[in-house]
Amino acid sequence: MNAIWALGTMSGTSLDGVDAAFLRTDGESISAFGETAYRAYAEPEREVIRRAFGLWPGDDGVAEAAALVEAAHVAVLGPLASGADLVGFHGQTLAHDPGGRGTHQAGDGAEVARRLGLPVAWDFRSADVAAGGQGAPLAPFFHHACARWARLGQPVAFLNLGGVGNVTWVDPAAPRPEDPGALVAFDTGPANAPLNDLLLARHGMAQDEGGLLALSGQADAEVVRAFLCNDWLLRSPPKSLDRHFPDLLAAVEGLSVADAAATLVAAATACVAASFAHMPARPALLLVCGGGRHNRALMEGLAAAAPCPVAPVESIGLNGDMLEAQAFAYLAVRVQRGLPLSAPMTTGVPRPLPGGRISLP
Ligand SMILES: Nc1ncnc2c1ncn2[C@@H]1O[C@H](COP(=O)(O)OP(=O)(O)OP(=O)(O)O)[C@@H](O)[C@H]1O
Ligand SMILES: CC(=O)N[C@H]1[C@@H]2OC[C@@H](O2)[C@@H](O)[C@@H]1O[C@H](C)C(=O)O
Repeated sequence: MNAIWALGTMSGTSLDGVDAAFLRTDGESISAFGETAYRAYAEPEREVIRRAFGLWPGDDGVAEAAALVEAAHVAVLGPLASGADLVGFHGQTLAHDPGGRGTHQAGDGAEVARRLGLPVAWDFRSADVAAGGQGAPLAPFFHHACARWARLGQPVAFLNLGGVGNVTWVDPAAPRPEDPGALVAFDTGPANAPLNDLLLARHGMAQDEGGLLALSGQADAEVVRAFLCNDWLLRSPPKSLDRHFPDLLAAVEGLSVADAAATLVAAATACVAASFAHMPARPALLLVCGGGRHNRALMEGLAAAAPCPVAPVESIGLNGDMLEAQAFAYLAVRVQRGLPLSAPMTTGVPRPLPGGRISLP
């Protein structure tokens, strides 16, 4: 198949807004990166979505959140639509319980297709969960394509620091992402989400800008040690996380806000440090994407804790704010071609598995 221009989107767990990015691809290799766009959620919109966290289709409040997610996507994608052959619409994860009720991304791809007048690939995670996988992380197949696009000569790891963290060890020598030995990927644990929640609860602010507050505080080593004994963190991959990590905010309740922020940063970096034990070999480089790379406290913590050099993905020519949106452009083309989106070493699914569905306008 010839490469097409796919327009991918991500409305992530940290609830900052909708990212959109063009990618030219045949679903295997990257031909070109294109224009990007972003639309922040307004605080009242965030509140509607926040109230729907943990809810499932049909629950009160979900339809309102889904309509808002669809409208925000149509608003950011509308002006770009004429340049796109296909849209990858991830939607907004509201709940994720792969071993139980499944996974829930709000937003109807058929409605987005109708309003944009474009074919839309969506519902990326449910086939994987139905087949016994975690349904997440799904960006790893794209990380593999990125490593090959950058012509990296050695295995590296990609780390996404969003609301939740996820890491992908990738061997760029493997021709296909589903090849055994190509990838090992899993969620590392909470990243920015508890920090954002802390800042909102104590200062009415959306985030610790630049990580300055955390840099001014002192991490409580005892809280971090206790946190690392959590069952989920001790579990081996495959594993994926819901946004809400129990008890983490409660554990820092008695600390000053600066010490609490420093403690949450130390917890997030300790989760990443622990993830290296599950990689087949030490990566040559830890390449960081996602909003957390703008947090100096997180980046300094990682540099101290990782057993390899740490650098933002910009160091190999990628855009760390748009990598997930690009990933869902890449995966959209794979949905269209019926190619696998996941594999045993990414989500724990028993075999490489295609997924997603396409809605035509
Ligand atoms: N300048 C900054 N200073 C500090 N933190 C920042 C900055 N910019 C972004 N962040 C953090 O990164 C978050 C956004 O990251 P990102 O967009 O990668 O997450 P997401 O896509 O919503 O989450 P996920 O990847 O878990 O789905 C913000 O909510 C904030 O916590
Ligand atoms: C269920 C869900 O939406 N998970 C997200 C979340 O945010 C980061 C991490 O947890 C990752 O597993 C996933 O998103 C990315 C895009 C992924 O699937 O690779």
